[in-house]
Amino acid sequence: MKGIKKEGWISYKADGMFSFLWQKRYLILNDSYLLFYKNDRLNEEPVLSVALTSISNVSRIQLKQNCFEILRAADQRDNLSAINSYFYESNSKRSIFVSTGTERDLHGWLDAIFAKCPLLSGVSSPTNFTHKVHVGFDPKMGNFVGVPDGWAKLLQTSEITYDDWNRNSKAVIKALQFYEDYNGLDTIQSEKQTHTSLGLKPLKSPTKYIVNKRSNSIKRSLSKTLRKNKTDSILPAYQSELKPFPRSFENNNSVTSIKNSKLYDEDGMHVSKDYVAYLQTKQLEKREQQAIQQHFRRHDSNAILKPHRAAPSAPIAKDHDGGIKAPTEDLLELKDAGDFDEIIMKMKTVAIDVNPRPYFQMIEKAGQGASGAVYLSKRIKLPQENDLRFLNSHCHRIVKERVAIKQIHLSKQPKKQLIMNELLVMNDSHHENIVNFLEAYIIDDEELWVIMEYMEGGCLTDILDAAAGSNDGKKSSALNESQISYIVRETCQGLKFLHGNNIIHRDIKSDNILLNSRGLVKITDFGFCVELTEKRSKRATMVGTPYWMAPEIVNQKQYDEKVDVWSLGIMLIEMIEGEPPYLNEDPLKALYLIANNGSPRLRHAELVSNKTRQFLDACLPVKVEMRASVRKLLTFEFLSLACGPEEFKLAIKWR
Ligand SMILES: Nc1ncnc2c1ncn2[C@@H]1O[C@H](COP(=O)(O)OP(=O)(O)OP(=O)(O)O)[C@@H](O)[C@H]1O
Repeated sequence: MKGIKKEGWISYKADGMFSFLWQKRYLILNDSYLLFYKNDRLNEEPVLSVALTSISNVSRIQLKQNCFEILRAADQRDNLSAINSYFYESNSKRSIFVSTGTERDLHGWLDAIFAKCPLLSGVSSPTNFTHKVHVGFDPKMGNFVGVPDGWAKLLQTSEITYDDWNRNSKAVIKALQFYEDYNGLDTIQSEKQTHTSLGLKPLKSPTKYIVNKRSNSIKRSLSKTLRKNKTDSILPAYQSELKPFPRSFENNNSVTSIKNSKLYDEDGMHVSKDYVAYLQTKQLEKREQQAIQQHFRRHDSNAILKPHRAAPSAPIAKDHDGGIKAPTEDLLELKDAGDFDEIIMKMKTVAIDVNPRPYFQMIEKAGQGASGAVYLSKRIKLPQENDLRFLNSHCHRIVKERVAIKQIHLSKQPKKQLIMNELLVMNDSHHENIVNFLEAYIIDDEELWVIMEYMEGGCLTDILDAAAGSNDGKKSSALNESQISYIVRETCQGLKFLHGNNIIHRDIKSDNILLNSRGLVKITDFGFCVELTEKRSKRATMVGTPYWMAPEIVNQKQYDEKVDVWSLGIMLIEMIEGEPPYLNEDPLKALYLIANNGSPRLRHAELVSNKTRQFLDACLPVKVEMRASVRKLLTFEFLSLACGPEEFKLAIKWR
């Protein structure tokens, strides 16, 4: 039999005529039904089949040891004897009682049934007594019910449908959790105790997320804004506190304590396994943040960021052909967050503490980032002799060279540690496919100037946008296959370098690929980089930009350097089709689709060569162990299609 989710022997009785009789049955859960068979040979019709859509509640009950009750709506299709018809007359709900051999088995059944029943939350697996949290859909009202108000509002304004919920309610929940975290929303905490359904006025979507209602170019620029806003909206874990359990769930269940890592509601009952995981992730992220700040205090000028967190039962990454190194140090003790002065002090281990204005002449603004503006400048003087010791010996500096200067007002930055992160990674990462960091200055402990090589071609997104704009809104690639192959190869080389140094970039996308007038392609934006060690070869922090995000990040699982490979695959689709998958969807729906849909596909796969398709297929398996490492990708035939920098240089328009 196909689609079996769980099966095994149980005892059961239904209410009705023979309600005193416990009968041994072989129970099967598939995608649509709970089927009760007389034996495990399944050679007869089931004695009872219960449509999962009819199940309105499942709860543990003290009727018998290891027992739960399934409450389902009466179904006209039920074959009722006259006696049983009489029995059920006044009751539109029916109960089935199931008793399992062991406590463990009971939990297994509860989890499996909750995961599959559309009228149940999919998020809850009660382990003791009565399960009180229901999330479902009211077909009459056309609304989701039983969800926290904040989620209700988000669902209302999103394009997530009942069908989506029915298909994979877990993915919807994951998307909601992720969306909230990503935006630093606190819908759950801010809610009142009253339970409401989704019959609410639509919440005004956050401006940065109105990406689905616009024309392609506006959409893209808005999505760019969204991407640019990431330092405001991402890494909420770095600032968020542990949130209480949603207080507006039905029956006003609220979690009041965390005892022995298990969640209890006010009655001391266990609730929602997913929420336990969710809140534990929150705690871990908070600890990670503390660890990062602790690290800054200890940081010496030659080290790169080493966030330290005890990853939850971190498995060792199996595919380590990307050159993950041996562990570098043990977990640091976790202490309180460092303050502004400490961050400045640490920045000064990398940046020169002098006013650099006399050394540079500003020419024009080259771009605007979330943390500050980037200027094209000319070096007109070298720093003083005694400051030269701070200058990285990798870089040769000459008067009259053109440089990019990123000016950051530190006091205005909500996420100074990200800037620090970027500085440290750039200082240590010198490679021809990484934007070259030259030096940095701190002015009056207020302003940070990061001096980089100037990439006059701007970012890859601009090239893709220019093509979209010049083609009457029709999406087509600005680049031919050999140019795309070239960009991918260069990006892979940069990633190989980073991964070989245990660094995950975590935000690979066209915005973070810069081009120069020699046709060179380089990775930039290291704010979200993180270092892996063998002990912590998988991480669980949520970073990146939604549309490029790997499913394991959206699903809040542990992850490793392969998230960059996924993002590279999405960037490849972006280059072929002009935009990443799901850009037309609202972000919440996009997150749901990433979590649920598996590998995204090209809209017109027939338009690209087999080599390109093979490469893409290697980048985008949902199963991480099936996804190629960057080292492996570099052997793919697709990269042999690459043109040279000269040809590439001629093909792209310079600003
Ligand atoms: N080295 C460079 N050479 C030329 N232009 C650059 C350089 N670095 C950045 N830019 C331009 O400046 C824009 C903003 O860059 P920045 O790195 O600040 O962006 P961001 O990643 O969105 O911001 P942030 O790092 O503050 O989050 C880029 O989109 C790019 O066009």
